[in-house]
Amino acid sequence: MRLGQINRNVLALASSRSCFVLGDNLPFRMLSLPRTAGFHQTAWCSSHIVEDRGGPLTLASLEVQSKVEYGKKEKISRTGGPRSSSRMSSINLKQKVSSLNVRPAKSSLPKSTGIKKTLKVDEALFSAKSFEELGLPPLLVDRLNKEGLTAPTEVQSAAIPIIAQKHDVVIQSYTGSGKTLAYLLPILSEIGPLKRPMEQGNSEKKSAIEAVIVAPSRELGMQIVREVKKILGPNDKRLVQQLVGGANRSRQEEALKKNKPIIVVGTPGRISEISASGKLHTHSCRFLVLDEVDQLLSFNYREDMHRILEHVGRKSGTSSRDILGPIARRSERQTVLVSATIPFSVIRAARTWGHDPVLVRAKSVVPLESITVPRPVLPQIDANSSSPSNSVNQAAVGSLPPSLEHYYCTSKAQHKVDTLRRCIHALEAQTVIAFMNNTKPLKDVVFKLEARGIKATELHGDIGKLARSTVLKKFKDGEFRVLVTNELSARGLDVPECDLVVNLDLPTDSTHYAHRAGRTGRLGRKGIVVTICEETEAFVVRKMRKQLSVPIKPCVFTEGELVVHKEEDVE
Ligand SMILES: Nc1ncnc2c1ncn2[C@@H]1O[C@H](COP(=O)(O)OP(=O)(O)OP(=O)(O)O)[C@@H](O)[C@H]1O
Repeated sequence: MRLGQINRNVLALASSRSCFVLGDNLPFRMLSLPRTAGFHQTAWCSSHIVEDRGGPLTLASLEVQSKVEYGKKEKISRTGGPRSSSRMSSINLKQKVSSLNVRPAKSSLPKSTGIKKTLKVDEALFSAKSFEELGLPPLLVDRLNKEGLTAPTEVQSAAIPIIAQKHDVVIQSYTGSGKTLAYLLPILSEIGPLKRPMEQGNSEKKSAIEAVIVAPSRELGMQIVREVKKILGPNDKRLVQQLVGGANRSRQEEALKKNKPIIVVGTPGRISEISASGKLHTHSCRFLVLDEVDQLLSFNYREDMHRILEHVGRKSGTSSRDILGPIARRSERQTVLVSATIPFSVIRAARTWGHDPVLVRAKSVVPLESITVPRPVLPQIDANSSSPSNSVNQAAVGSLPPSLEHYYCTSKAQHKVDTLRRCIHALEAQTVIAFMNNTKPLKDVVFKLEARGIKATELHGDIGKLARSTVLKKFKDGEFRVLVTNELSARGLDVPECDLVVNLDLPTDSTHYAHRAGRTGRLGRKGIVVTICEETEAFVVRKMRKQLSVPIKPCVFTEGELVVHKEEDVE
């Protein structure tokens, strides 16, 4: 199916699995609640299907065998077969998860283990469409095919035609669902060597920066650069330039001059710094993308973002006091805001633009005008509250892949590393990201894990940019089994083989939980999230569970097995 022009009165977007018909007159809450319910139904449904069919608790679904005990009665043996329950059948689970035409990700197994591990991708994440059907130019489709990318994900199917229709968009879809290509592909259809042939009468513009992509961290910025280079191919990779902080600024300025890139990707500070020095000309820029927009519009980045919004794609300055007020409203630049978690404040800000801004989710497209302050999705959230925490909590709903399984267990602070070790062994996880809140204790955890024979390394902002890149590469290559890190790695980091995320410290709120958890279960793969907290903190996890509307089950790791408690045992 190809999307037609948006009809403001009635907007229908059908996919193979659902159809939403949205009207202008309907308040968003009427639209969003069924949508939310729908999502969670899907999430729960999928979780139940898995439970019914194939033993959701083991990493056997990741083709890594593990021992799991359910409610102290149901066990899965190392061979993956159920001992006593029809709820667990690895055969059925394998039927559900099938492999796709996706470029195989590099193995990230610890070299020493020698176990072959493949995380399979859930076919249901993809709709039936091909990239051709979405109207992408043939050269671009060829390049995608060469990279092994043959079918768009749902959010790509939804976003590509909408961006091609020149709407400003807010893209919200859960972690690991392919949001990066959802905005990159329509941009590369319009600019650069793979773009669609020019219509008659349209003359070629002289080379200039045509797209600016902003990301909150150096790591995420570099990841986006790699994605653009991959699509452009080796001959044209100079057409994208990174402008991330921590890298040599004069080299970046020289590269801008010499290579004449058409796309720049960077962090707010560095982009605004080079722009202020007069060495980055973005006035005729056609696209501005803010990836992880909710973070970029936080107070920390306010001044840099103000400059970027004021200058990118603006031929003349307009004074304004508001960061996303009239300065962001302009006639030519198309603005794309992206995150798994979109608080209402972003929607409100984005509404001030022109170009009929719309909210794009995997299965729905909603004009921003029709969105009203959300009513509480959950009973404990105050409907009338416009407090940031309310907005933040609302934002996290629907941000998690349905394929994730969530558990929590309690442990004394001094025994957390031991619990982590038991957790890794019980689940036989091979590629683990463990989150903490502070930088200092990371080294200690690495030391303790290594002492227990688990190869681990630390990643945080204080280790220098080169070391950060090296650590990340080694972790992706499987040289380390556990990456112990802080919030730096919570957003955007794409390690497809990550099969387990562990919270050694509680995340600040449900939005932070969602981004951390989203480092596993990428692109429909199976993934497990375990929060190890102290007894007195367990109520916080239960609160987040309600806010996120996902089952986070209490468990213990004992005798090499994951034992899931029934809720009444702990409450
Ligand atoms: N159509 C596709 N076919 C196969 N792989 C894809 C496709 N689209 C994206 N991917 C891969 O899926 C992974 C996740 O994509 P991406 O990082 O864009 O997710 P995301 O939604 O931005 O996640 P997050 O919210 O965590 O940043 C990446 O490895 C990407 O290369």
